[in-house]
Amino acid sequence: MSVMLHRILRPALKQAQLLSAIKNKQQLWRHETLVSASSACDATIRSLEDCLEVNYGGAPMWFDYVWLRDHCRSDASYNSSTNQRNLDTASIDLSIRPDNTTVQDGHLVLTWPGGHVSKYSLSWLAENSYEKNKQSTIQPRILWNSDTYKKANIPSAKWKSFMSCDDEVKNFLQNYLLYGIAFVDDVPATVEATEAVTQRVSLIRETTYGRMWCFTSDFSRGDSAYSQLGLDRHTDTSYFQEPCGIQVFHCLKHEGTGGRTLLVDGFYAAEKVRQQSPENFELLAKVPIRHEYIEKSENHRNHMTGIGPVLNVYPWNDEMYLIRYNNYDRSVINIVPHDLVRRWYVAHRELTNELRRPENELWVKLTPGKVIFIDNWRVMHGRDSFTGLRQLCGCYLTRDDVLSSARVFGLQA
Ligand SMILES: C[N+](C)(C)CCCC[C@H](N)C(=O)O
Ligand SMILES: O=C(O)CCC(=O)C(=O)O
Ligand SMILES: [Fe+2]
Repeated sequence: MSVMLHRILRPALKQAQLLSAIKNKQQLWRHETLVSASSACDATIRSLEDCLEVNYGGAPMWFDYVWLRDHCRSDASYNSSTNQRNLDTASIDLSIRPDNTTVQDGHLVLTWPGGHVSKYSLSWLAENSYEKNKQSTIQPRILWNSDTYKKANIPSAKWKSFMSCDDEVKNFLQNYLLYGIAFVDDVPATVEATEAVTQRVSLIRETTYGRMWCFTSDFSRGDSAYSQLGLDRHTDTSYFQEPCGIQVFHCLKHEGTGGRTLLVDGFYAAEKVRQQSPENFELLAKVPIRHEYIEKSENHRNHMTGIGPVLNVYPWNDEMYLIRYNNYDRSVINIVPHDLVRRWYVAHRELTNELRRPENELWVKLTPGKVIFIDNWRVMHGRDSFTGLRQLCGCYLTRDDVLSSARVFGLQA
């Protein structure tokens, strides 16, 4: 392993060591004094040197004492009407330990030096334990290839009910979260109606391309999207430090041939790489890559750059949450040492091969009335070359607000 690769991978190795240290703790502590033990509501509590061990629901969990004090839900520490912390965390003695520990009526009750009492329901603790969360996914997803997506037979939402019925929006969002794409049909073929549909879901993210944009092959901007060329699968705005979360397309008009839309589930392909070659997956998740958009025309001047790995993974549970893949907009590789570069190209090739498998390609012809929402952090899009007048409108949405809408509906995101 090269020195640099080592340096890049070291944090991950450290984390792995940390994890096994955490696992071993249970054994280390077996010989320690049982400071206090109580059992009620099938919970057993042990006060250990630096944390509290709670056995509840079959598996042990460990809670650091400072964490417990910081997460006190009493009125003095926490405002439960605004869901905000009142407590000044910096005022906690970092070697704090409770004087008394008991379990009453499904709650852990701690009395701290000075007399402050904290109460936590055991189910809340279980829900918020590291042990539970390292095994949970933040956003459940169904990864797909063309066949499995088609077989799932996901219904499109319909304009009329979408505009009037919250349940229709909720179902739509559930499909969107699971598959990374979702459709609304029967939408009037206008920019205004497209805007109205997107506003049922979220806020529009204004970018250099505008708020609602409407584009055709007129080279009005310095980008190949504004041509009749075919475009290979890619994610958009990879040159933003935070790429746009959602892309909305509505084809208002096409008098000509070609111009079908290509969709590929990037996470499906990346998971294949993870299974086949974990070391290549790791490279794609660690090596920083720059994307860039430089535009210098009469009416537009832009110089955007965004730096980040191709794959972004949550460190505690290895769940993927963002893929940046745009070979057109990928910039010069100059922040990667030479002995890593070739390996990165090998890893990139493996991902590309997976993304290009014909069985992973879902082709749809967007027609007036059909609005598509694409998770631009997961699903790639592209298009056939085309002839004739083809007019597409759409916008980008702010990811935070789409996910917020979903959570307000009670969906997991
Ligand atoms: C969608 N709209 C036509 C407005 C912009 C297209 C941006 C294309 C750019 N190469 C990218 O991938 O980000
Ligand atoms: O023209 C299309 O279908 C899509 C072009 C594209 O990739 C984009 O606008 O982001
Ligand atoms: Fe695009």
